[in-house]
Amino acid sequence: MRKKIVAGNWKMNLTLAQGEQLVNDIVAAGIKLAEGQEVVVAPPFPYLIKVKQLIRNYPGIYLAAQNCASEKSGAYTGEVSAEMLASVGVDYVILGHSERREYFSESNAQLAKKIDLALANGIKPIFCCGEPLEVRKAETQNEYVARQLEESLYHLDAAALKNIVIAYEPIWAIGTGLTASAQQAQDMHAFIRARIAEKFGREAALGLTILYGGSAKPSNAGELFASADVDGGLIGGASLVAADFTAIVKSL
Ligand SMILES: O=C[C@H](O)COP(=O)(O)O
Repeated sequence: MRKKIVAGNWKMNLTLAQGEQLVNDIVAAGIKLAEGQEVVVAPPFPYLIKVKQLIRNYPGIYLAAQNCASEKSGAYTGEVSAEMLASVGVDYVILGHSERREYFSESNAQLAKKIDLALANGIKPIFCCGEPLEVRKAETQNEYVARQLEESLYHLDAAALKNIVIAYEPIWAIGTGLTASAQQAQDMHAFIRARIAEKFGREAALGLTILYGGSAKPSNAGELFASADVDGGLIGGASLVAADFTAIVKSL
């Protein structure tokens, strides 16, 4: 049975005090997670250690970073390595978010290096993929996403793939209020799973958790998560409000 996950990506939001309050409110909600269900919170780097302490007594709640360096260590001012993240207890790392690709020019090849470093340090990548609006309008989204998968993940073997989570985030739906329909999400998730099956085998594909991200909220999460190949969500804006985030978790 593959894992079902709701992950909250705080992006560059909240002070430490606000972040602590958010985590405390999430744990106070006392959500009962079924077997195989996980909650992940991805605060900014400076809050990771604190958030790790706050969630340590809550099995089922995991810690993610929002990025890591593509180099192992050394003279890279301002960068944070996968090894550093592992040393403070980070479980997951979001890699290839469209905002990193767009504003920080992250390439598929660079992301392949980040994935290798995360895996080598025992951190599970949440690998983001997804097409911009013009690609969706041209109906070439499958080719676009296939290329992202090929160039960042296809160098792995099936054993390594077990530690990867994929998040499909159509760029036109991120922070815009425009959500992909449940059918659009399901179609792309099924396509991704089929590509993974072709490359890594059926068992690897069936075990792969594929999240949807893009204006997911309490009012649409249930419908999105009900689709056969949608295994949860990567949540941005709604993850900053404890009541919304916990309502989305309950939709798993
Ligand atoms: O990482 C999260 C996604 O970018 C979705 O963000 P959003 O829920 O604010 O649209």
